Amino acid sequence: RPVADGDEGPPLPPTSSSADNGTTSHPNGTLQQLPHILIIGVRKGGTRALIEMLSLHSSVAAAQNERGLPWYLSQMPYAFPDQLTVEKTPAYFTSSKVPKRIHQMNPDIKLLLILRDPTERVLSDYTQVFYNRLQKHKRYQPIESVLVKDGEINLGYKALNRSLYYVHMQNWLQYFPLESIHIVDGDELIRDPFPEMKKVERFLKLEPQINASNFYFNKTKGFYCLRDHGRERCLHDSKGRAHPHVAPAILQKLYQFFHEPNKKFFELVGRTFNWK
Ligand SMILES: Nc1ncnc2c1ncn2[C@@H]1O[C@H](COP(=O)(O)OS(=O)(=O)O)[C@@H](OP(=O)(O)O)[C@H]1O
Repeated sequence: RPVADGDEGPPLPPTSSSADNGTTSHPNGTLQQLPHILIIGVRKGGTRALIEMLSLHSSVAAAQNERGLPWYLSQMPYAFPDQLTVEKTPAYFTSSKVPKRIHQMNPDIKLLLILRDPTERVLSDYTQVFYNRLQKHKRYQPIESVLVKDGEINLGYKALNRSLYYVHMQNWLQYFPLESIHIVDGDELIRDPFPEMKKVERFLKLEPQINASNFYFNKTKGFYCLRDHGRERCLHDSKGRAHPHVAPAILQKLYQFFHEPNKKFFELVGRTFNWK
């Protein structure tokens, strides 16, 4: 069953890679290897854009399908021995059990985390669920009735929790040092992907290969698209959807709601972001 981005639950990586060396080989000299790099989220942060842009690099082999554990290794792409394998699972970041499991699999793994303005992420999350429901001909509540309960921000709305970045980051920092986690600014990746991708390249110690000419702004799509060996492609229509209108007073409440959690996150990672 094909699964749309962002709909998968959090599959867990295997408990241990000690039984073998974590590779399966193919006659053409390529291997299926456990990932060297993981994009752990956040859901709706821009994980698809990130993995597609990273795939522009010849030293990176990206897993196309992020589901399917426990046959985790079989999901990995065949990669040349000198290639780095990257996988993305947006739900990892907010799942409390995952950091330990990934650490058991590979304590030296490089983690990429792409975040965007927490309020914007909530609207994107709502939009994703809205379209899923629409497809299944199910009803869905208007955004404002999900966001607000008795005149206050509805703390029971799960999407809010996923935007409390410091809560989830604390779990990861129990297992991985900050140096193992590179945070990609998802708002910047939308605005101007090239500088963000250069930073990713540097973090991964890849030889500089990704170029400004790999990106062009597509006015119809309203987003940057990719140019790879002369071939141009944009992300799927489900990426870059319009978000619902929310009354300014409610939006303001949401921004306020995230103010303290954002501050805690900035302190945790020693860096600030331009979130409202
Ligand atoms: N270049 C480019 N083209 C299209 N879309 C882009 C791009 N860069 C980042 N984005 C943003 O990526 C958002 C989707 O995030 P994810 O891929 O992480 O979603 S998912 O969790 O895997 O479903 C998606 O969210 P929405 O705008 O809400 O659709 C986009 O804003």
